[in-house]
Amino acid sequence: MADALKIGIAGLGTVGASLVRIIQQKSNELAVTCGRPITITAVSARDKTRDRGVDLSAVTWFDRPEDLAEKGDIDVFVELMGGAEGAANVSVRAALQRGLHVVTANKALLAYHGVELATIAEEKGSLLNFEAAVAGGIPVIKALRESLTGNAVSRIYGIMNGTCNYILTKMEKEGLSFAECLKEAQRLGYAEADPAFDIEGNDTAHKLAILTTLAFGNRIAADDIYLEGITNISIEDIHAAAELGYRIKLLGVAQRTETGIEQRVHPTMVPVDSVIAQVDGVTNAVAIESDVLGELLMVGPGAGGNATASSVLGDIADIAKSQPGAQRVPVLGHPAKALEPYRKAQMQSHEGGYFIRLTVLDRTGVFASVATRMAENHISLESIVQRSTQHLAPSHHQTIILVTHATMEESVRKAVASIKSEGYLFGEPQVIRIERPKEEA
Ligand SMILES: NC(=O)C1=CN([C@@H]2O[C@H](COP(=O)(O)OP(=O)(O)OC[C@H]3O[C@@H](n4cnc5c(N)ncnc54)[C@H](O)[C@@H]3O)[C@@H](O)[C@H]2O)C=CC1
Ligand SMILES: N[C@@H](CC=O)C(=O)O
Repeated sequence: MADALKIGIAGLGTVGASLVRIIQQKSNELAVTCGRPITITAVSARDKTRDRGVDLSAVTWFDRPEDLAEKGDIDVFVELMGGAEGAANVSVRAALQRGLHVVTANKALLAYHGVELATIAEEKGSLLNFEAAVAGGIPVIKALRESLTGNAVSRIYGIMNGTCNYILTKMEKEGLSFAECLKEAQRLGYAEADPAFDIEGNDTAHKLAILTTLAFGNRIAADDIYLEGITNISIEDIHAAAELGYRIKLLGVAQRTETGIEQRVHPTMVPVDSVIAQVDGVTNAVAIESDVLGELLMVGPGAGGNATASSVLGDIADIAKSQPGAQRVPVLGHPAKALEPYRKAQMQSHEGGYFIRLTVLDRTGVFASVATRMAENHISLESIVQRSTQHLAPSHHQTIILVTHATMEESVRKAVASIKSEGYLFGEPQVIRIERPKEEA
C-alpha cells in the first residue's frame, strides 16, 4: 500500500470535529478505497482542552494555523475555521505557496479570494478543493466543474442556506418565532459563527458567486449580487403565501440575460406544488439548466457537521487518489487566468411575478388608488384582495395583497414609490418576488 496521506486540520468546530471522527471511525475503509491510509498528523484549534469526542493524543498541535500551513508535516492543509480574511486567508495562501494541496469549506474566503487562490494552486500544480463550500453535502461543485463539461449553462438557482430554510420551514409548519428557529439552527450546528451571514443572505450570495463562476466562466463577483435576506419575512407573509398557493424560500439565482449575468438572492414565493417548495428544513436544492443535459436538480443535506464533513472527506479522498504531477481539473472549472470579466445585468430589468402586501388606511378610494398606480405602471394583476387586519394593526387599517403577472422590477419599484407618496400607507410595503415554472412565468 502507498504511503499515508498526511493531513493537517485548522479549525475543530462543528465540521472539523465531525471530520476527525469520521476519518478515525472509517480509517480501514478509507485506506482500501483510496489505496492509501489517510492520517491526521497535525491540527490547529483555539481550545485544546475541549472534549470533541475524538482522540487527538497522537497529533501535533499548532497554536497558529499559519504555522501548521508553513511547517506542519502534512500533504494536505484542511481549512475549517471560516472567514474571508485573517487566519483562514493567510494560512490557505501559505499552504498553497508551499505546494500543499488544500481543502476548505469556506465560501466567504472563496467568494472574495477564490481567483487569486486558484491562480496560486494552478501555478503550483496543487489541488484546491471546496465541495463543502456550497450546499453542504450536495456534490454540486464536482457536477459543474467536471460532469457538466461541454454544457452551456443558462440558469442556476436554488436553496443554498440550510439555516434560512430551516427557519422558514419551522415558522410555517410549527408556528415557532424567527428567533426560536434561529437559536435551534445554531444549536444544531447549521448557522455561521455570525448568523447574520445566514439570515441577511450573505452566505447564499457567497455560494452563488462561486457557482456563477463555475457555470459561466466569469471572475467571481460576490459584491455584484442583488441581496435581500429573510429578516423581514413575517409569519403573516408566510400565511398569505400559503393561502395563495405558494411557499417562501430564500433562493439564489444566477442567469444569463441579454445585458449580462443576473445574480440575485432574495426571499421568493414558489408554487406550493413545485419541487423546490417541498425542500424543507436544513435540506438544500440546486437546479442547473443547461443546453445538452436540460434541467438537473440536486437535493440533499445542506449544513451540519456530518453533511459538510462528508464533502470535505470526498475532497481529501480525491487528493489521496490523485497522481503526483498529473493534469489537474482547473480549480474554478476554467483556468483562473482565462476567467472573463464579470458583466452585470441590471436588477431593474429583472422580469417576474411579484407579491405585494400593503397595510393601508381603511379609507374610501384607497383600494382604487392602489389599482390605478399599478395600471399606470403597466402592471397586470393576477389578483388583488383587501382584508381586515384588526388582529395586527389598529382597526382603521386594512391589508391589500396584490399578485402580479410577469412584470419588470423597475415598474414595480415605480408603482410602490408612487403608492408610498400617497400618504395612506402604514409601515413599509412588503414586496416578494415570485418564481414560477418556466411555462407559467
Ligand atoms: N456548519 C456547517 O453546516 C457548514 C460550515 N461550513 C463552513 O465550514 C467552516 C467551519 O464551520 P463550522 O465548523 O460550522 O464553524 P465553527 O465555528 O463551529 O468552527 C470553527 C472553528 O475554528 C476555530 N478557529 C477560528 N479561528 C481560528 C484560529 N485563528 N485558529 C485556530 N482555530 C480557529 C474556532 O475556534 C472554531 O472552533 C466555515 O467556513 C463554514 O462557513 C460550510 C458548510 C456547512
Ligand atoms: N450556515 C450555512 C452552513 C453551510 O453552508 C447554512 O446554514 O447553510
